[in-house]
Amino acid sequence: MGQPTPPTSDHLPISSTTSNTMTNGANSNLQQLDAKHHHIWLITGPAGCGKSTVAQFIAKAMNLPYIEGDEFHTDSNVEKMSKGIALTDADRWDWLTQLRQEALRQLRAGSLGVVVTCSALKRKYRDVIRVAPYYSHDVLVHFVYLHAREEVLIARVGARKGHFMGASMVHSQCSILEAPGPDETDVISVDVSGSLEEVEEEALAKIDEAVRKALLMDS
Ligand SMILES: Nc1ncnc2c1ncn2[C@@H]1O[C@H](COP(=O)(O)OP(=O)(O)OP(=O)(O)O)[C@@H](O)[C@H]1O
Ligand SMILES: O=C(O)[C@H](O)[C@@H](O)[C@H](O)[C@H](O)CO
Repeated sequence: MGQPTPPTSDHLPISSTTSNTMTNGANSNLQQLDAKHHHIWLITGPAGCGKSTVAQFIAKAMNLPYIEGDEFHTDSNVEKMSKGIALTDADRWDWLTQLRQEALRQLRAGSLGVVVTCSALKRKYRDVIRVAPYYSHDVLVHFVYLHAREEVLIARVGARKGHFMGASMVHSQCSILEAPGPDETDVISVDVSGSLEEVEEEALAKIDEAVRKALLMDS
């Protein structure tokens, strides 16, 4: 929360929930399989779709650092969202750039991949992140798009405790959401209406598939 960490800082704002312990031995070498690329895994979707929950699981399963998008907002953005006021494109612009820079910084620091939570509600927001390979040519950007009916998300945010984002924000986010189109081939879609276990399993399986595809790409 608060001011974003400047990209030049030595401080790594990796969530303390990220651990080197694998949850599943079969997945422990998933990212390491592909030594040719660095991967940025954006966990996306509107408020309440489970970005933070799923991202922490993926980061742990793949032994990758995790960047919590919420921690990169300015105080004024957080204040707006706490009051139920939707952010504008202008409010999100620097935030998106900061997330892209931070993800690249983590890769430069030696990680083969990084998991980032970011709503990425509009195509032009996703395009901001898609610029990453311009800076490092071996970077592959993937969006894991978590989706469910608005009612499901409202219920989940309503039941969640201790978060600045209220249930009213779900509607405003769903109303500006531009669901990824079929031409956005870097998107993995996961229906999150089911149990958390099902969602996590499906997300990880689809990520596995994307890593394997990336391996074949240049071979
Ligand atoms: N598949 C699921 N089934 C049931 N509950 C879930 C599921 N996924 C997430 N949750 C719960 O829903 C709530 C919202 O999840 P989470 O905070 O991860 O969403 P988010 O997308 O990061 O939200 P925000 O954009 O507001 O930060 C949490 O209380 C979480 O435990
Ligand atoms: O308005 C938005 O674009 C979202 O609410 C973001 O502000 C969230 O902070 C982020 O997606 C958390 O991961």
